[in-house]
Order: sequence, then C-alpha cells, then structure tokens
Amino acid sequence: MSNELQIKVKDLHFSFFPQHEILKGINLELKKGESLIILGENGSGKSTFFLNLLNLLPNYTGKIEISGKEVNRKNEKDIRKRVGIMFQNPNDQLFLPTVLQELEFGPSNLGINGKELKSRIKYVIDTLKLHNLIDKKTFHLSYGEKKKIAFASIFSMDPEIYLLDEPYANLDPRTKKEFSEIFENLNQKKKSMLIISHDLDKIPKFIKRTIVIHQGEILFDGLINDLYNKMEILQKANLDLPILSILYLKLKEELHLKEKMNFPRDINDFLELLKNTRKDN
Ligand SMILES: Nc1ncnc2c1ncn2[C@@H]1O[C@H](COP(=O)(O)OP(=O)(O)OP(=O)(O)O)[C@@H](O)[C@H]1O
Repeated sequence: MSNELQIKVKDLHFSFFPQHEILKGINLELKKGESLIILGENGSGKSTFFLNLLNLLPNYTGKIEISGKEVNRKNEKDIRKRVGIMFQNPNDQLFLPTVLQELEFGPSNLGINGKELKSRIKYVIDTLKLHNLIDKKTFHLSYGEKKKIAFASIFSMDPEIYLLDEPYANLDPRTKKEFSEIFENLNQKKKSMLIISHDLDKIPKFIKRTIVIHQGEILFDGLINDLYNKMEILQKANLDLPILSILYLKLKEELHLKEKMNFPRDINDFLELLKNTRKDN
C-alpha cells in the first residue's frame, strides 16, 4: 500500500432537512489501495456517506478530497472517472434496455470506443462470467443477476475506488464467493474497496479495517479484530459477532485459554485455532 491518500474526509456534515443532521462530523483517511468495511445499523448514514463522496447530494459542509482533488461541481467529471458506485438496489442503477448497453455506457462516457471498447467489454464478460447474461434485456434479469450487472457496469469503467453498497445482499453462495474473489483481485491491483455490509460473516478476509457508523458519527475506526473485542461498541451499533467468533469465544471460555489469539475470519482460521488449542491442552 502506498502512503498516497486516496480519500480524505474532514468534518463532514450533511442534512437533508435543516436541524436534522444525518452525518455529524465524519473524519476518514484512506490510503491508495486500502480497503474497508463500513458497518452500522439501518439509517445510520452509510449510503448517504457514499453519495456525499461522489457529490451526488448538494450542500455538505466540511472537506472531501479524492486523490487530492476536492469533491465539488468543478471536479465532478474527474471524480466520476476515479470512483465507481454500486447502489444497494440495482434497479436504481440500471436504466438501459440491454445488458450490453449497460456495460458499454460507462466506458463510452469516458471516451473509450471502437476496438478498445470491444476488448474491454470482452474482458468484463470473461472475468465476471457474464456469457449467459450478455444478450439479455435488462428488465428480464433476476434481482441477483441485476446486482451482477450493476457491479459489471462499474467494473467496465475500471475506477480507482469502488463504493459497494451491500454487494452481497440477495446473492447465492457461489456468486458471493465469486464477488469476494473479484474484490480481492481488484485489491491486489491497488484498487480501494469500500464495502457497506450488515453481515460480519460476509466480510472478505483480505479486508482488515472497518469503520462503524452510528447515528451519523464514526463510533469505531480500526482493525476488525479489535472491533470484535469491543462488546460495548458492537451492542451500541446493533451488530452481531459472526458465528465463528462466538464459537471461538465459547471455546476460549470452556478451555480457560488465556493467550491473545486473533478472531477466526473463516472456517480455515477456526480449524487452525482448534488444532493449536489441542496442542496446548
Ligand atoms: N432523500 C432523502 N430525504 C430525506 N431523508 C433521507 C433521504 N435519504 C435518506 N434519508 C434518511 O437519512 C438517514 C440515513 O439514511 P442512509 O440511507 O444513509 O442509511 P444507511 O445507514 O445506509 O441505512 P441502511 O442500512 O438501511 O441502508 C435515514 O434516516 C434516512 O431516512
């Protein structure tokens, strides 16, 4: 990860109506290639924060910079090139009659045409395995298929930053796994992924950092492993520990384990922990 700041948010306040602040002084710094998960209960301001990052809502106060450029009307074109957003509901994102048109729209707007456009679309179709969807009409797609195409429509623009609002919701297990692999791959290519999720079980393992937003404020910014040790924050933000972490805590209690171990992030981590506890006892 480089030290270059990709996102810098300073004292961001935003209201839809006067006297009713939705975001109450958000501060965040994200380095190029860094990824994080945004957690928080319904209505805490997560999606609003994404819309502010893209200047899609008027009149925020504070400062937002993307790659050193202030987010404002003047820089809007540049920001849209750098940041891709996948909305929570794909019906808010897709608006063209065919899947192919959806995929071509973003890159065409960036001035990519002809052969280059064709080869980019081929790359998107191959990488995201969209062969069976590409000739379909958008309104014929199932909800999960629409989510795939919503992601594909920003992937085709090759942004530096991905803002993904609940990308896993309503996806089948195989597609969830495929999404996680694609996110990890993008992260290895120094893309930053900001993922909103309600489900701590679904957080891809390569992501180590999380912020918790509660009633428009950041309640926690740090390592996911450290958050799992902070019961009072989890409770306040209405978050459940993942089932493997609950099992791990139970095991620790039962076996009176004292040493500090990291919370398991997947079943392999958990099996490794089990192996180690057997050795120790
Ligand atoms: N266009 C709007 N006009 C007025 N209020 C709005 C508008 N959009 C969102 N809100 C309000 O802003 C608050 C934050 O909404 P937001 O969608 O950012 O929450 P969230 O954390 O993303 O929630 P969820 O997890 O349910 O998606 C909510 O109280 C919501 O009702």
